Amino acid sequence: MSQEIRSGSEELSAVQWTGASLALIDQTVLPHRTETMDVRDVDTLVDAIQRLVVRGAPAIGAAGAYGVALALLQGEREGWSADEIRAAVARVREARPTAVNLMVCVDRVMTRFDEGLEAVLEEAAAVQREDVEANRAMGAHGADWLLERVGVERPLRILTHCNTGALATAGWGTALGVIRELHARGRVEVVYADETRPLLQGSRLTAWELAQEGIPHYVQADGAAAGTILRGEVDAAIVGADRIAANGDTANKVGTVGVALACADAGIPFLVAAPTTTVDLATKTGDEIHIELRGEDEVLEWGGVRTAPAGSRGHNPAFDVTPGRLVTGLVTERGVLEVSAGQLPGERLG
Ligand SMILES: CSC[C@H]1O[C@H](OP(=O)(O)O)[C@H](O)[C@@H]1O
Repeated sequence: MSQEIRSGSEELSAVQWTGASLALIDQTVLPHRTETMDVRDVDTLVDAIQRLVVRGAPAIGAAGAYGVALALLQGEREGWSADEIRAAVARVREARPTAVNLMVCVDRVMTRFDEGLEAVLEEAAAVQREDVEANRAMGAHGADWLLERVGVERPLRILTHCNTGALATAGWGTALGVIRELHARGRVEVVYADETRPLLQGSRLTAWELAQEGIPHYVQADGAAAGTILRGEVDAAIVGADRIAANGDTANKVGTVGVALACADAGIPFLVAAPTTTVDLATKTGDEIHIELRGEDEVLEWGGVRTAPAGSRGHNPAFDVTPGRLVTGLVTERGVLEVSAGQLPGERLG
């Protein structure tokens, strides 16, 4: 099903309940095609999460939340027992291992499971609504912090990695939400968007969102990020997160830790923007975070064309872990924690 996708402001939402199905913006075909996928069963939803049709920690959390409703409706159609429905929900919950939002949001909606479909839908809608509210609050906190610390003389030059916009959330965005807030205040000179190999979330999705908003930007190779930072061309970097440990270690798209190391060496802020639903206090350090290893072909080919020699293997971790000591600030809807200065999530958000 293809429909006009509104973009800009928070109307854009990667995940939309239609009343009987889940409409997902198909992020695998952006920016060249804007299409939505109408999902009516659990296996299609699991596949959509695993192929990154829907992606981004809060967005897959919202999709997982509505996945409970899909399992109930499919169970009704196919005569499943309650245990069979619960097993289907578990498949959604386990569709990708790193972003804690998926587990947190499914578990939250499952607390209403015995009350039936309406209660499940009510809770899933609350998950989606609260994520947008959190993102807007995060945008303001992050913009305030950056303008107080960095942007007093002139608009800012910001670097970001992967996609953390409305496409990655229930609306508005996390790190890109901060950038949008800064832009709304007239305080963005330029954004450097890392292309984010191998799936190019930066060049395909972040650039699309920035263009829709009229925010000046460059797309750059991931390998350019450190040099851009060390040459003094960036005032701050801000990225998203998929899981934040109690000590502030943060799992995010592969390539993030290199950005953080360059920021530390250059002495500029490295910010992580994420809702508290991404903070996993049960995970004590980043060593405990399960990093998703994706298929070798994603790094060995592009657009179906093999780029590496026939005998080459592909090493494809989807995320890396940035130590909390490199995180200048963790921006959440509750404010900014200066992690590298000792303000740890486990102590401040517990
Ligand atoms: C707003 S969370 C976005 C977060 O999720 C992305 O991963 P993926 O595209 O594989 O879902 C990336 O780590 C982003 O920072």
